[in-house]
Formats: sequence, C-alpha cells, structure tokens
Amino acid sequence: MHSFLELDQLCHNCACQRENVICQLAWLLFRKGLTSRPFPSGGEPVTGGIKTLSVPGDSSPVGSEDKGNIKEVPNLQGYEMTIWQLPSMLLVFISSVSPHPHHLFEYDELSQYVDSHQEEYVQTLRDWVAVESDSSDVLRRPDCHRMMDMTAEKLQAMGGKVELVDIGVQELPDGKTVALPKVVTAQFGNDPSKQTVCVYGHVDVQPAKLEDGWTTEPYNLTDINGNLYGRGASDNKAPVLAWIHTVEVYQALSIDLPVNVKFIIEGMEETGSNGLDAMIVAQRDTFFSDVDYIIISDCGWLSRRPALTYGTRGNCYFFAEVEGPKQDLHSGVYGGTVIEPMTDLIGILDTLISPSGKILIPGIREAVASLSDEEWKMYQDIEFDIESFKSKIGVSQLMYSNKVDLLAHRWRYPTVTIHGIEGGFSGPGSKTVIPAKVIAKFSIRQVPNMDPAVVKKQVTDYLNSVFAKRKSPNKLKVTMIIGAKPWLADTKHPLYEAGKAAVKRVFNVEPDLIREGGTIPIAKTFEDVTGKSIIMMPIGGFDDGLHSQNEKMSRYNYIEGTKLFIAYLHEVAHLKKD
Ligand SMILES: C[C@H](N)C(=O)N[C@@H](Cc1c[nH]cn1)C(=O)O
Repeated sequence: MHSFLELDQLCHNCACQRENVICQLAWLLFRKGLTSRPFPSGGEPVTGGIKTLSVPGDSSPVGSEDKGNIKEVPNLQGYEMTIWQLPSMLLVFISSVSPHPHHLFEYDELSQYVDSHQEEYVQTLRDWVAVESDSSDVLRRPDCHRMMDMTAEKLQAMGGKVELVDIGVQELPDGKTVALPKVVTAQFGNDPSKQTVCVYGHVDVQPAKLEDGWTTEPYNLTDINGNLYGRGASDNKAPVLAWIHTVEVYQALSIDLPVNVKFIIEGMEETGSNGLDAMIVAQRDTFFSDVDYIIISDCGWLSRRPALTYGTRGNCYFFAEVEGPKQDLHSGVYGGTVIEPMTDLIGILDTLISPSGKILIPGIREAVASLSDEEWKMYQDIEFDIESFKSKIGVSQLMYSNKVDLLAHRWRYPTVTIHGIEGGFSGPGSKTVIPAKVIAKFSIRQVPNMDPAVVKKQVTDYLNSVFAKRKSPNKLKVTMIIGAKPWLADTKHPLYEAGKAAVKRVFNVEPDLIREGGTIPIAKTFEDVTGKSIIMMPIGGFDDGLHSQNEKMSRYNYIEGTKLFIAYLHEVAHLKKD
C-alpha cells in the first residue's frame, strides 16, 4: 500500500508535475482509494501491479529509467486491485488521457492543505501586520521599504522570478523628496499554453494608534474569537497573503498551477499609488505583455454573502490651506481684531455639500452617469439589511431610508468627505489659540463619468470664488494631491462567470454582484494601459472596519478566501484566451 507521500515522490522523481498520464493515473488511483486500502476480504487480486508501460511521445513516465528505447516503469507494488475495481479504473484512465491538459482538480486535497496550515498563515499575517507600513507618514517610510523587502523575500523563497522595481521619489509639500517604496513583481510559471493572471495588491496601511480607540495594539495581530485584529489585516495584507498561499499550496502538493501567476504588489495604495501608473506604462510590453487578466482582492463583501465586485469609485483628494498671521496668537489678546484663518476655512468648507448630502460645487452632479433601470433592478435584488447596517456603524439615522438609494449613494454617486484640519488645535484639554495656518483635507469620491482633471478645476475655481466673496486678507491655496479615476467592469465577462463558479464551489452560494464605494487608484490605469480585463474578488468581511479602529480579518474569511482563490485559478484555466 502506498502512502500519499510516496506517490507524490514518484511523481516528483520524473518532474512531470503530473502532466504525464502515468503519474496522473497513479495519482487518481490513490485519490479514488484504489491503491490505498487493503484488499477487501475475499477479493482476488488480478494483477501484481503495473510492470512496464511505454507511453508514445512521453519521455519520462513515473520513476522510469531510460534503457535505450525501452522505458521501464518500476513495479508499483501496492497498485493491486480487484475485478470489481476494473471499470472504475478504466473510467479514471480514460478521463486521465482526455485532451485537456489541466482537467484534474484536486480541490479537496488543496482545501484540506489550507485547513491544516492555517496556523502558519496566521503567523505570517502576524509578522506582516507587525510592520507599521503606513504610507501616509513619511517618518514610517523605512517600515514601508522593509515591508516591500519582506514581500519580495517571501515570493523569492517560493521560487518566483522576483523583482523589486524602483519607481523613483515622492515630492513632499515642502519641496523635499523621499524614496517611494519599490514595487514587487513576481512570476510563477510561464507556460504559453496557459492563461496568465496578474494579482495586484498592496501592503501599505492607513495610520493607526492605540489612543485612537483601538482595544488591542494595532500592530500586534490579536486573535479574539476567530477575528484577527490589526491594522492592515483586511486592507490588504491578508488578501495578498491568501493569494501567495494559493501558489504555495499548489507547490506544496506538487500540483501544477493551472495558470501562470504574476504578482504586482505596491506600498503606496493608501496614498494614491504614487509612481505606479508610470511603472505600469513602462512595463506594458514586458511584465504585462503576456498577462491575460488582472485580479484584485482589495475590497470587502456587502454582507455575510460572498461577493464579486464590478466597480470602484475614484477619489480626488484636496488640501485647502488658509494662511493668515505669521504665527499662532492668543485668542483673548488678539481675538476680535484679526480675521481668523480657521473661520475662513470652515466657512468655505461649509459650501461644499448641503446637510442633505447635495454636492454644491457647480458641474459635479451634472457629470454623473444616470442610474439605469437595469442597475436599479440589480440594487433592488441585493439583500441588504438597513437596520443591521445602522447598528454596525452605530447611527440612528442614515442619509436615505431605502435600500436602492443607500446602495446607489454608497457605490455610484459622488460624495464629499471632510477628513480633518491640520494646524488646528486637536489635542486633549483646552488651548486658547488662534491658529495661524490651517489646512483642510477633504476628498470627493469619483464615479462614471467624472474626470479628476475636470473636478480639480471645478473645485479650485469654486473655492477661490467663494473665498473671494469673504474679502479676507488671508491667503487660500487649493491643491489636489490624489486624482484617482473610478472603474467599472462588465459583469457578463467570463471572468465573472468563473468567479461565480468558484464561489459556488467553496461557499455553495451565488455571490452578490456589488460595487465598492472605496477606491483602488490603479484599477483604471491597469485596464487602460494593458487593455486587459479586471475582476475584483473580495475576501474581506462586511464588518472588517477598514481605515477604522479595530480593523480585523476573520480566520474564516482568510482561510476560505484562500480556498476561493485556489478554486478561481482552476476556473480561469478553462476560459478561452481573450
Ligand atoms: C478600497 C481600498 N481598500 C481602499 O481603502 N482604498 C483607499 C485608497 C485611497 C483613495 N484615496 C486615497 N487612498 C480608499 O478608498 O480610501
């Protein structure tokens, strides 16, 4: 009786990655239980094993030694079978020589491997979360560089063809420059007969401090009741790792990857993917030349039901700076005599959006694509519980009270958010100061058919005109620091059919087809520059708290998500090349 490992070893010896029919047969016999169990009592063995078998055109049957023209296969002791096992063996053999080279799918084995290695996966996530790779804080840039190195080392250790691509420097508002984190590219397999997918992800994170209200240390991954709390756990370190584990699992079981897999992992997504557009343009005819599809898992489900994402909003992120006196002033001594920068700033910010959520900047609402009947119907059919949404975020009232309006305003209408004001007093206690210079940070989420270049002008012109009416002696400077476009896919593309099949296999449900209110700044560039189709396949939970306190990734989503990716590669392998 042969063990799993022995069979695997036999296959390894000929290095055929189970392309060889003999290896496939041996594997399938084992899989079907035809070689791993003792004879049933009273069963008559019909053969002592397969002795020799030559396969036309095949140079290396399992464990063979080449002796002139005769290929000998060692006597595979233990492949004994009974007469009653013959028909199923024949079926197995016929299926193994069918013309499709990647027809085998050992999902159960792959999935069991994932289950039995989950502690390792959690530990790797812990190591990654421990790196404070906050791309918005230049003081943390060394951590971002370290994070990229760790990513490259991991992929390198797996035998990938890895490169750390230098994408230049970032210009800071004071005119200084700082090196951008390098971009990691990697490649596993380059079989021209297979599809090639490119997985994009990022390993930088949003800022997080314990004093922001986290209940656990943000950079110390903490498992509470199966939820793994830590900054970047869901956005986007666990999903990137889940893709890496996917390749690892195939490798560990010596199962040939059904598609070639490339990775492009960056470290500046949270601040708008600086430098990445240029890198993609530069590598269009090299790294991207053989890529068939791009897969992104940097988003989350809408509910407990798995989802496929077909749209993201873009983002235009602005700084509005108002500068007045040459230094901060005592509000008792000078209050009432100077025109305060903060008052000016709050005044102009208040003209961006009405209390009912109507954007007041001329031209913005007019550009928005109108909601089609088909879309309305799609939103209507999605299960979305307004009450649990409200209770999850802890509010008693939302901007809209019906599902379609809420989903539409979350996914496919623009919105203005005021994030904060730099320079104003924000510490605990009560400082009586007039801040001399204040900088508001606000952003406008972009949707089809808005254009960031146009929005930049609309916002700048509008704020300048509103400010002018105040007749203030202070100075206003408006800068757009991120201009990321929205992205929208065709859900009828075969990539989505493949996605549905993979979700069905792993979760036994149909996925929701959803859009994402957040932004993946590089998505549209990928599509425009490479001309390739994108699918977004989230594994994050609906309640992961991205960018917020107590961000988490559940073990369930991390582990089942890895299985989803395994299943998805199998489905993609069966797509016709574009
Ligand atoms: C959806 C993704 N996980 C994400 O959170 N992206 C960020 C990217 C961004 C946009 N502007 C600045 N950074 C987001 O949507 O906020």
